[in-house]
Amino acid sequence: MALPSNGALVSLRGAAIGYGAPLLTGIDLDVAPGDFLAVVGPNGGGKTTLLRTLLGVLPPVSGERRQAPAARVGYVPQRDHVDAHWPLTVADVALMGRYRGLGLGRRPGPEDRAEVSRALSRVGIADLAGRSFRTLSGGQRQRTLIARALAASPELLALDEPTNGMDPAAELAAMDILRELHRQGGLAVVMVSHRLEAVANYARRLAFADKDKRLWRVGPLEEMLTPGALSALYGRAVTVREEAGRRFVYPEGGGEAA
Ligand SMILES: Nc1ncnc2c1ncn2[C@@H]1O[C@H](COP(=O)(O)OP(=O)(O)OP(=O)(O)O)[C@@H](O)[C@H]1O
Repeated sequence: MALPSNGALVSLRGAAIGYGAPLLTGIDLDVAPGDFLAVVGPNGGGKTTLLRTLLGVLPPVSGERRQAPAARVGYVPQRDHVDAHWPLTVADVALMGRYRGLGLGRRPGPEDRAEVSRALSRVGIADLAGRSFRTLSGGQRQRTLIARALAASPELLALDEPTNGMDPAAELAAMDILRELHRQGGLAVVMVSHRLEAVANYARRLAFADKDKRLWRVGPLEEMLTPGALSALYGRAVTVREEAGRRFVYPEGGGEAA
């Protein structure tokens, strides 16, 4: 595997992504330390495929993927894809984040448990450590899965639809946690979401992925939240309004954009 030459944690160069046949082509993407990138687009647009390719789970159809040798990546899967039938506590689930570092046959020690406690505190659920995972609400489960990823002390946190199915208050709370982790820990965050509105106030960079429109574009938030860029994504005119420090995104003619 080639190494990034520009200080990036992970990069794609001239990549086509997909499963045999390419879904999206011409992808150049660098994720640097401290980045906060949100990949948005419609359902089935290729966001998860992009994330899996970036993380090295899925090889690019063509082009190159590069990763810095020491870069540790924490992955938070879609909450609904995690089996909630395990008879495990919140701390047990978070401890799984230490397994790769533990290796085969070594039992978790005090340092591993301390790292788990720290991860649970960072996402505000230290009080739930002994609770059964399967009795948690969706938002609490999401925090547990973020803690599991944090327990591995990653430089890059990659999340797939972290606010899916959450009510607006839980969605804001989850995004606030990601912002705090990004600000305090200098953690690079890459998340995919089909809700532009949810990430427009948090990400520093945005990427649009829509295989049906053959659209891949990545840039700074200010460049991407423009009527021109957004109308290409949604296929209609879009207004961006800022009120009391918050951004709102509307398709012209009414309704919510994303
Ligand atoms: N393992 C797979 N093999 C073949 N095709 C796949 C596989 N996984 C996904 N696809 C297809 O690839 C396309 C993109 O899927 P992907 O999951 O990347 O989209 P997405 O933007 O993340 O969607 P969503 O918002 O619904 O999660 C879809 O047409 C999907 O059916």
